[in-house]
Amino acid sequence: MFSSKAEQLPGKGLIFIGTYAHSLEPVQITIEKGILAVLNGVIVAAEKSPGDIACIKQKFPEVEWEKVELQSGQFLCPGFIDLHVHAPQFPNAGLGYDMPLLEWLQKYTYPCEQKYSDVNHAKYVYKSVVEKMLSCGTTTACYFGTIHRESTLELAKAVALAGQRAFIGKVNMNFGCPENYSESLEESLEETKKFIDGVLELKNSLVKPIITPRFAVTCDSKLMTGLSKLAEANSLHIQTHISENTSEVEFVKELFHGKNYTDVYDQAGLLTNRTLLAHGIYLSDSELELIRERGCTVVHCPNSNVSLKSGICKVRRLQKHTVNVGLGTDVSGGYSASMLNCMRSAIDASIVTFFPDSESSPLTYNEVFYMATSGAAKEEISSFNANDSLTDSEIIQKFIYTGDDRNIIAVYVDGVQVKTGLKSSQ
Ligand SMILES: O=c1[nH]c(=O)c2nc[nH]c2[nH]1
Repeated sequence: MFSSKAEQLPGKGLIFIGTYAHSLEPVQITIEKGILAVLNGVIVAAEKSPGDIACIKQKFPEVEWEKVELQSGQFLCPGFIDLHVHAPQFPNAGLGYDMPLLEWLQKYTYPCEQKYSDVNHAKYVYKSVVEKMLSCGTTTACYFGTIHRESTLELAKAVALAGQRAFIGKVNMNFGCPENYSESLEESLEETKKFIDGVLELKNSLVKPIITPRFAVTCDSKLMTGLSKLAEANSLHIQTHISENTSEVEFVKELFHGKNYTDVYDQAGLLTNRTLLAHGIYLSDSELELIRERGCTVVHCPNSNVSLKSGICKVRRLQKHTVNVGLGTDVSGGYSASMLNCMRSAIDASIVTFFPDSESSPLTYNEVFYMATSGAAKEEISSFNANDSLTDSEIIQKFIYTGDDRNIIAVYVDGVQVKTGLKSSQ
């Protein structure tokens, strides 16, 4: 659909004419036959009627505009945001679901991640990880790397080169892990400082470091406290795992003298309004209250929760506590890097919890669309094809339930095209 003719040139603007979907509110997708104007990488106008083109031309008289008419059944929507994904684990996607979390980590995951002590292995894998993510329409991702600074910097470079927006975390873990995949307290903090500098040296406003203590099972209190100080000193986001599996929750209690998971993180200073907590299946009411008070976001990873047989997160319960909730693919706990699949899994999981607890209604496609696109995606657009005999609203719904990532044929970050030509129906 977007031929080279339609690619944005300096000094030129693009006006897309057709249907676009956006989700500035959780329960509503607004769909309009309208126009979207992109200038120098930024959406400068989103209007309701092609008649408004004259106003845009008047507002930007010096700009030469090129019109791109969407065909029947095509529409624009924000790029997807994957709030929790392990880049080094992509080679393991779909493997090893015969074990629960703690055993799965030891048998499959740590050995897979240990291989990234080889920077060449990292370069090779991370290039295709980023390509895969963009091909799924994921324009923003929060990536876990490994404990290896240089290899994780390669992930940041691959992301920067492809034009994706991302938060990149060098993983920290200093106990309870294999000898060949562990670091000392001092090493972990020093390497993280160097990692932050390394990412900042890329001078790419779309790529940021994120503080990444793996979880309370593999980080001691000193490490977690040191990391929270680093986050504060550098105004950084934090990502970690919480309350994913019942054995893990019990183990954390044992390790930290009876404290619950949330208190362990809170006492280390890790709970801030820039903290992403993956999973959160077994949080108590008081833990949820504290998480809400601190302003953290819980990342729901439904595909992973089912694959690893961890349990099912009751998103409605989190919402009742007014905890902010986003979505993550969690590859390779989850087997699919697709946010479309993640949205479907979120709906399925919610329907499953609805049966024994039918007071609350299951999540709707509008709600999961919002969760997968909210926040920073306002200026990103992606496009795809759909069945043209349906109404606009039905097209979006059908895309979420049955759409195929291979239909995503152009991905934009801040209006700049970063990937095209995957498939076109023409
Ligand atoms: O799904 C998960 N994937 C991981 O890599 C991990 N590490 C700690 N806890 C985890 N959960």
